[in-house]
Amino acid sequence: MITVENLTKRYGEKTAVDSLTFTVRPGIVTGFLGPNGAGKSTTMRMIAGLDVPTAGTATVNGRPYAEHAAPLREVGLLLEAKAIHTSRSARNHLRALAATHGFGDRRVEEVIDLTGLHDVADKRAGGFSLGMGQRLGIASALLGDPATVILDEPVNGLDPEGVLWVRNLLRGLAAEGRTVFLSSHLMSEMSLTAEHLIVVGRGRLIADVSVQEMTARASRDVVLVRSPDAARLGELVAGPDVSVTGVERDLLEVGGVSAPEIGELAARHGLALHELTPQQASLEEAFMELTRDAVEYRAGLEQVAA
Ligand SMILES: Nc1ncnc2c1ncn2[C@@H]1O[C@H](COP(=O)(O)OP(=O)(O)OP(=O)(O)O)[C@@H](O)[C@H]1O
Repeated sequence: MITVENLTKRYGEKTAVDSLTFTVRPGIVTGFLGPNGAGKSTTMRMIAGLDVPTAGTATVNGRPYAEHAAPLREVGLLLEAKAIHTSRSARNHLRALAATHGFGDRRVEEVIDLTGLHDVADKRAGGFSLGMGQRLGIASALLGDPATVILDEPVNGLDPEGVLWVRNLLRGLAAEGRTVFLSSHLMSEMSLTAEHLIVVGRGRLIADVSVQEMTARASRDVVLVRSPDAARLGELVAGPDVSVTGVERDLLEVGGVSAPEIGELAARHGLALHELTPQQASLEEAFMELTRDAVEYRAGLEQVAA
């Protein structure tokens, strides 16, 4: 469990993280979502004890990260994944890390298997592709078999197979009862990986919702109705809380009535229907709507006043 309370970080005039409060529960994947510059990395760095908060607290299983006796066993971190500049092989890199923290070589082999690195484990890690570098970063994070995993943009730069692999791995870790917290600026990716979302914009909490709720919010409750009797159907369906908009001569957009209700109404009056389609805004649209005022730079690089 990660608990963040009134967490704030200021860099001079700039408030990167603004009084954030949320919890990340074990057993599910929680996505940390926000546009570029929203404060995700800064928040994660404070949770991991790499940045000192200006105000507020961040704890992992009840304690600040740095106060855990064996932090690597408690929290696995992948922050700002970069290619590892090392002439060591992946295996030796992991062995060195393991030795520093008192983990055995057997665990090194386990994480190599878990992250699909066996074929390249003896190659120089400095020459790894971005995808292999990400796998090595994840392998390092999992070395201590931690109960909590925090990953900053783990799918950045991965090919579709790599994205799928990370998704399945993280879901598996959560299913084992671990706390899994990962950041992304891609709603579409998060909706497939996470069950719960913490959405931030300009350092502030915008939403703390399940993906399911987010999907429900995205639905616009509008039905497209195509009928040769569109005008008549429009009159029949009209009511105080119903909106009827003519899109084309035979096409209506109806709000406030469900598709089955419209279908049954048409059947009762013997009117033909050629199309009856409930419309849903995409999750990406819902996310953009939610964060519209929080995007730092709009197209054209015009900065929105703070
Ligand atoms: N060391 C620093 N000094 C000054 N400003 C900083 C520093 N680190 C971050 N910031 C600013 O704080 C804000 C939040 O940055 P942060 O990297 O946490 O956002 P993010 O949501 O992770 O964005 P991205 O998706 O682009 O990584 C940004 O405006 C950034 O420019």
